[in-house]
Amino acid sequence: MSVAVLGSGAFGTALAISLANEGPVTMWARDADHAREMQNSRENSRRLPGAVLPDALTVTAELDRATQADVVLLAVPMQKLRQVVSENADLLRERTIVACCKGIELNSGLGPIAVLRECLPQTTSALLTGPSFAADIAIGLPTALTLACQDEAQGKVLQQQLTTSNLRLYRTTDTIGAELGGALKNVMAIACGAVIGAGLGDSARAALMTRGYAEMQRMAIASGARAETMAGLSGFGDLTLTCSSELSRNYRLGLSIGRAEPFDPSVTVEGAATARAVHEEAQSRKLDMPITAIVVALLDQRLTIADAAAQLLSRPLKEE
Ligand SMILES: NC(=O)C1=CN([C@@H]2O[C@H](COP(=O)(O)OP(=O)(O)OC[C@H]3O[C@@H](n4cnc5c(N)ncnc54)[C@H](OP(=O)(O)O)[C@@H]3O)[C@@H](O)[C@H]2O)C=CC1
Ligand SMILES: O=C(CO)COP(=O)(O)O
Repeated sequence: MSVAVLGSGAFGTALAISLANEGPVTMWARDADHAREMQNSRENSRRLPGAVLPDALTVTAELDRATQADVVLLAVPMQKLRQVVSENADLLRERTIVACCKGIELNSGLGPIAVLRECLPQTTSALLTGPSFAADIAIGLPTALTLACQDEAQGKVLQQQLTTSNLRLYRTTDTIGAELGGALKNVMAIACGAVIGAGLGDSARAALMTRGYAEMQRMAIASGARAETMAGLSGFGDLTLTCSSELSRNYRLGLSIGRAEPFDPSVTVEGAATARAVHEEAQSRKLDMPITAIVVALLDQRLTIADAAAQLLSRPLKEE
């Protein structure tokens, strides 16, 4: 079995490093100079500095070479997934595709697997998601992830193929739940970062995480996902990690909002677009998602943190 990773960002590089400890891996970068530099220096100094690329990992800018692999991991941001897949559909059609992104597409309201299904209807598609920082994976720290694939038999094969000495994969056929867990936890991480950044305290963060989880469950159940999936690695697990660590870019965006500090717009922060997509979806489906609505208002600078807190605290009292 051969593996390729398309996208040489932090996550793609970390996965490629871990997988290359088990066998040959090809990683594709869209920028030829960047690919050459990584191949020669054995480091991705732009996206994951300090991690050594093993000898079994080849970096290339030639997509047709990378897509010779049996299994192709797509580690590009959610809002770029459709473009990358549809532009290269001929090369990807015969492969098994594993999306590694977390988010909901603006305009369509679809998650990664649903986008793959639209672009490559005949192709087996799966999702790799769950609590994992690229920096941890790259240095061999232990990590547990969810491999979601609607086809149970294919999911079992992928679980075996993509498990490594430091990546332990659990599998599920609930692709909707896995998509929503990974997408929605980023929105909650922005909210939690804002609370901590504004000095509102750990108790307020715990309240937001818990009520954020209730919001995630509400959307998931209404979308046909299983509650157990939300309670697993892709939901609760990733919510816990992302809402409590400054390694998270979503959390750091929230911190900057809470501190009224600028944030580098070139950093990949999936939760920002996802919050807008989910808010729209929630409104049209009449789902109560107040934290998501507040995150959108904060991103649009329509609300101060003080007003946001006041709004949440003054909602009608109800049963938990
Ligand atoms: N970083 C992490 O710890 C984790 C990330 N993820 C998820 O992985 C996904 C990717 O994140 P991450 O790797 O961190 O992001 P990065 O910002 O580090 O990298 C994004 C990568 O996507 C490439 N890219 C962007 N747009 C395009 C395009 N149009 N065509 C081809 N390639 C493109 C970039 O290329 P270039 O370098 O040329 O700009 C870059 O290699 C996200 O959905 C994230 O949520 C999941 C778990 C952990
Ligand atoms: O998804 C992640 C951890 O599981 C990475 O989080 P950020 O994208 O917020 O950095």
